[in-house]
Amino acid sequence: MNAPPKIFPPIDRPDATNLDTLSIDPKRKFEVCNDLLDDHDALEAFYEKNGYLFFRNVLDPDSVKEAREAMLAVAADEFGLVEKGDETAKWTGKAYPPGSEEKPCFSGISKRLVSYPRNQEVLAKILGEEPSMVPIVQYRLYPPNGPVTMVHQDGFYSPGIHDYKPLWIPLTPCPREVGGLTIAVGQNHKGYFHNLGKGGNFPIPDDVIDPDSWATVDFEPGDLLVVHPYSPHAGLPNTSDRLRVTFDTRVQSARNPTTFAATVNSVTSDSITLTSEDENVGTVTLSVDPSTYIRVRDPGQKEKFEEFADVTKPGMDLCVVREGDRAAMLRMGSRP
Ligand SMILES: O=C(O)CCC(=O)C(=O)O
Ligand SMILES: [Fe+2]
Repeated sequence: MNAPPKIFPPIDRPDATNLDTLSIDPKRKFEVCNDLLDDHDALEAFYEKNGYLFFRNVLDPDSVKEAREAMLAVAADEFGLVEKGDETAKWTGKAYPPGSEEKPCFSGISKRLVSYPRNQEVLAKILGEEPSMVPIVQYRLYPPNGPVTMVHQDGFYSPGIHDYKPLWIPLTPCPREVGGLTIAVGQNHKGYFHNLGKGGNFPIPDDVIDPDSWATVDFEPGDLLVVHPYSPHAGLPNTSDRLRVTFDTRVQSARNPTTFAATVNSVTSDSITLTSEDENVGTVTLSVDPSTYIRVRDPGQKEKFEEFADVTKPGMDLCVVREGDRAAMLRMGSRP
């Protein structure tokens, strides 16, 4: 469903100039898709054509308030980014340490929001079946002057995850100057733009995405942006005096979750046995091979297949992506 219609040769240009998020000037606005919620075929058609869905004021207001208060409490208590109890999220001047997006202090915030019955209904309509969450969440408390998220396509970093929809959720007002999310509309039909000729995160070249395709909007709490796994997108710079308070996760089929949280029971050199609390998964043994994307100790560090059994320990909490009986990805657990 999310696969592109054609195979595109990968980009391999070691000499290309990288696309800089700060050079993006979104000229377009997202269309509001609320009236597509009751027509799933039309919703899918819009999503595949444009590479996004944008819903105004669809999330349960109580769930959004609860999540906002919880994230602002973390912002005050853990990071000193705002004064305790300041609903306006005015920035104190302290830094948000890089790599804080999955810290245990956020644990449970996204799960509670998603579990509200009204939100479950909305997600079921968006997915077209019973939803469950991919257990990977990034909590973002982004102060003025950085960081900004580089331009990327989510699917590129998630081999093996199929039929999921990435969700981006603002919890405080997020007009342009607070730096929301921008998506290159209709640029989800050309495969991956990531440049294999560069190391690191494989940054996208600066001449492959239509510069007039970028769109954003003034986001409000209660809004929901659904990104396409093939859509290039990036975080815009925050030039205000407030924090940008958002989180992002993914929704997938509850009946057949390809991505789940599980604890390692045992490993051999080419297999892993794990137990998940999700009863649709239970205890499973999956094969592990040289193309399994192994990043069990640090999500940013790919492990060698030969070292799999040494670095993967019983008791580790992992996020697993399965393709049939094979592990496509084994990632350090996140804190949904
Ligand atoms: O919030 C951001 O800056 C980036 C979010 C993102 O990449 C996503 O939702 O997939
Ligand atoms: Fe993303």
